[in-house]
Amino acid sequence: MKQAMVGPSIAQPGIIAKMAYGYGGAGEFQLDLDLTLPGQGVSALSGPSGCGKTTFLRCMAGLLRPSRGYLEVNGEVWQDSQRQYFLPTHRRALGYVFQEASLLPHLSVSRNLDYGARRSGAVSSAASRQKIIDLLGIAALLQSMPSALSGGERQRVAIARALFTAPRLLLMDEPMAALDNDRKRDILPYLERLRDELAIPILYISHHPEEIARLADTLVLMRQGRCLASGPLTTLLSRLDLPLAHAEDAGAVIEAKVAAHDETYHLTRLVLAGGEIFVPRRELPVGQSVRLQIHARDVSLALSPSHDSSILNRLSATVLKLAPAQHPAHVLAVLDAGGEQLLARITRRSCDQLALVAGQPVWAQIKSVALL
Ligand SMILES: Nc1ncnc2c1ncn2[C@@H]1O[C@H](COP(=O)(O)OP(=O)(O)OP(=O)(O)O)[C@@H](O)[C@H]1O
Repeated sequence: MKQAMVGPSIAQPGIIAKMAYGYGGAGEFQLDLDLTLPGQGVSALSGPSGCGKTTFLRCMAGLLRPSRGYLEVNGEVWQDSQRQYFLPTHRRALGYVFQEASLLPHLSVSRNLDYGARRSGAVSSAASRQKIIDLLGIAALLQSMPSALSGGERQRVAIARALFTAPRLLLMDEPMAALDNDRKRDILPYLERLRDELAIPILYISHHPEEIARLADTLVLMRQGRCLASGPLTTLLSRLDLPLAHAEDAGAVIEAKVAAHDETYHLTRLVLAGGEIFVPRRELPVGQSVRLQIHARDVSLALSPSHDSSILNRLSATVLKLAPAQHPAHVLAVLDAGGEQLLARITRRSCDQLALVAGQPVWAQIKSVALL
């Protein structure tokens, strides 16, 4: 096949993926996506089983060849079907992490890492290899054989192996699916560090709201081969036209910073755009960024800042939107608190009694905050 000359693009950093792919046969599954994603941070792909998440990742990797496709990764074109250009998988600078780590059983961790890098022909510097080893906390495992590793350790090594190839894109297909809940909790901080320290985009398939709340900056919701919605996680969580806001555990995810620790009451004070929040004391350095999750069911609304309640956290906010919730007794309210969006689920009766309308100033009383 003739390979068209495709020079470096002057496009903005980011991923542009327009893809149509069918497995063939009438009535068979069809993927049809047109996405623009940030060139850094974690973009989580979520949606029901069979909606095409893995198919999309395989198209990105060049393992499947879309009939119509354009793919650009931070200014580099990997595919342009209009110009009959298709960069084969081995020439795409990407790392792919699967559900199960497939390490070579007869090689030590260290040799598994080198083998992966050598096969890809990538030249990552000794310094960047050391950084990857440190980020994933695998220095003590380098001489071990894969059979001596736990599931979580194996997966950390598999991620390191993918990063040793100096990828410009990291694809992760449910990398924690094979781990039990405790192992998942162990590995999440490493993934957060990768998100914060690596300057490459990570596409991450996950079914788990907690994982998505902790890791994702951007969310892509898929349905039947198409994109239902995509955008910043914080925005999509409070979109009343999407199923997320109507789930039992719906809520907002908010970025905050540790401001101080209160010795008397054993509290930690966090500052966010919309004010401050206290949580039971956590051993975190002042200045550290944290993510908070505030469930809609834990937010009640008041018209005045009542100080005669035991509720510790209240934020001044404005009602942006009101909509019926799934249960007819409830109403969902989207609130703006100093630029942060919160979600509140209150009874329709309370909504009527307070005569709430869009644009109205309120106090959001927050019963419980989870530090993610
Ligand atoms: N090799 C194949 N041949 C034919 N159909 C396929 C093939 N692989 C996947 N499919 C079908 O394509 C659709 C999308 O599959 P895909 O694995 O991409 O979904 P998914 O969203 O990743 O699902 P899950 O969350 O269960 O992993 C499904 O209906 C699946 O049955």
